This record gives sequence, structure tokens and C-alpha cells, in this order.
Amino acid sequence: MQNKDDFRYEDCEETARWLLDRVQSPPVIAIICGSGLGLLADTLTDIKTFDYVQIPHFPTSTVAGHSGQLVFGILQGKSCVVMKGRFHVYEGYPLWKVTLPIRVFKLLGVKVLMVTNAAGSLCETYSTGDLMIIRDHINMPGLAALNPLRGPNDERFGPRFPSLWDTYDKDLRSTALEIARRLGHTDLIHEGVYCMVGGPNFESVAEARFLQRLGADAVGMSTAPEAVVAKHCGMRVFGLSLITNRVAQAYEMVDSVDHTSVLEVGKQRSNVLQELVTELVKSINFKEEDKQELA
Ligand SMILES: O=P(O)(O)O[C@H]1O[C@H](CO)[C@@H](O)[C@H]1O
Ligand code: HPA
Repeated sequence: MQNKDDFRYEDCEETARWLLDRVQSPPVIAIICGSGLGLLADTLTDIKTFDYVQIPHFPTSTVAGHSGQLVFGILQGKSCVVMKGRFHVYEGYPLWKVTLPIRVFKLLGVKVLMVTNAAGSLCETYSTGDLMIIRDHINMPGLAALNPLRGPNDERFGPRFPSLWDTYDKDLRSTALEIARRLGHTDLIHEGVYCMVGGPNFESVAEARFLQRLGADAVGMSTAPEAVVAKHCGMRVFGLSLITNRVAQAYEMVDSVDHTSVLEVGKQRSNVLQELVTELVKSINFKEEDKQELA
């Protein structure tokens, strides 16, 4: 059963074709910039930029710190596409639309998705400005059927019932950890569980306590749907959270988080993220079958 609220494979194809007609080389790696992390795109050379409003079927960015541009270019000799701005369910988009770019990237030939985000810490040992490699996620909206895979399944993308046990690629995680240590960031790098909530409000104290007891180390309002769709269509996924604030879990704690301070931490830390992502991209070796597919 297909209705106007479902995604259409043909729309993704049309978007992919539109982009392929306009870029030099199809990307193999896609990078999504979280709130205030758009500077990641500055590491690319030979760039070609499209505003989201130009691209057929693409949603538009409505959140500060998400400039709404798709940047194609080269990083460490690899063809990449960078989303300067992602879509969130609290903006009013259905989840299939939030994740439409991932399916378009799949059709462009992307093999690896790197997602970054700003997140609040629920973990005692994390400080503002730290980085968390995402080991796993809790998709809160997904558990209540707000899932990007809801609706008719198109087997051309992936199976009806995908397994998510290994969503965040083990090799990429361990390589990123090694890189961070080599770059001298041992004190600020962690590996943990990201929990997605719907937003747009930040968490109440009782909610923060609840999420922490569920096993979440950091909380944000994105990423899980993108990772689910990428895993569904067979991409390797790497996720990185920048800890922009500590989420209050006691009524005595003052929690002064707001979006402006989130963006400010992003600006301060973008060089560390750039460094780590650049080195990780450098480390990726594509398998023979990937190269053949791209030839
Ligand atoms: O997840 P990203 O897009 O990095 O943004 C995070 O920052 C915003 C809140 O300041 C929310 O959108 C939250 O999800
Ligand atoms: N909660 C949810 N999303 C966020 C936070 C937070 O504390 N910080 C940045 N994004």
C-alpha cells in the first residue's frame, strides 16, 4: 500500500540522477554535519555546492546552525558528499523525508556514512567539548513505531526486517579510537550509546534520569533514523557525538543549555572533529568489489 505520505524509489532516483548530471565524480563517502558542525565541509577540495532548495525532492533546513547545502568534493583523495545541515523530525518532516538524503546517497554509490551530531551528556565522566564515538543507539521514537522504515518496504533498498546489532561499524570505531589517541585526544574521546529523542525541547530532569537508567550515555534529536536507513540499505556507518552540555539529572543542578550554547561549543571544537574525520576518511580502504562498482 503506497500513499502520498510514503517515500517513492523513483523520487530518490530522480534526485540522484539530477545530482550525478552535475558532479565530477560520484561520492563514496557521505558526511552529515551536526548542529554547528558545518565547518567539516571546509576540509574538501574541488567542491561543488548545491543549496537544498535547488535539489529536487530535498527538504529544506529550518534550524540555525544547519545551513542547508550539499557539498561535493575530495577529501584525502576520496570523493565525498557533505550535508551542511540535516533534517529533524521536530521540524515537522516525516521520517522518510528526514532520511531521504541517505537513500539518494545510496543510489549515488556511497558506501560509508559518517554522521556527526551535537548531544547532551548523561554520563558522569563526559565533559562539555568531549567526543563520543557512537557504539550503539536507542531509537526512542523508533521503539514507538516512529521509524523511518515504517510503511511499504522497497526491497531494492533493503529487507523488511533488518538486523541492527552491528549498525555502527566495528572497524571504523576502533580505527577512530586509535586515531583520536594518536592525535593526543585520549582524555576527550569516549565510546558510548546515543539516545535519540523527538525534541525540540531539551529533557526534563526526570526524563534525563530515565534515559540514563536505560543505558544512554548521550542524548540528541537526530542520527538514529539516518543510521537505521543507512544500515537498511547496506552502508557502513560511523557516528560521532560532540558533547555540548551536561544534561541535569538532579533538581539542584543548573542546566543552562540552549541552542546558542550548543552551536558555540560546535564552533570551538570543529577543528578537532575535522582532524578526526579527515584521518578516518584517509584510513578507509574500499574493497575490490566497491571499486569495480564505481568503475
Ligand atoms: O543532532 P544535531 O542535528 O547535531 O542537533 C542537536 O542540536 C539541536 C539542539 O541544540 C538538536 O537538533 C539536537 O539534535
Ligand atoms: N538534549 C537533546 N539534544 C541535544 C542536547 C541535549 O541536551 N544537546 C545538544 N543536542
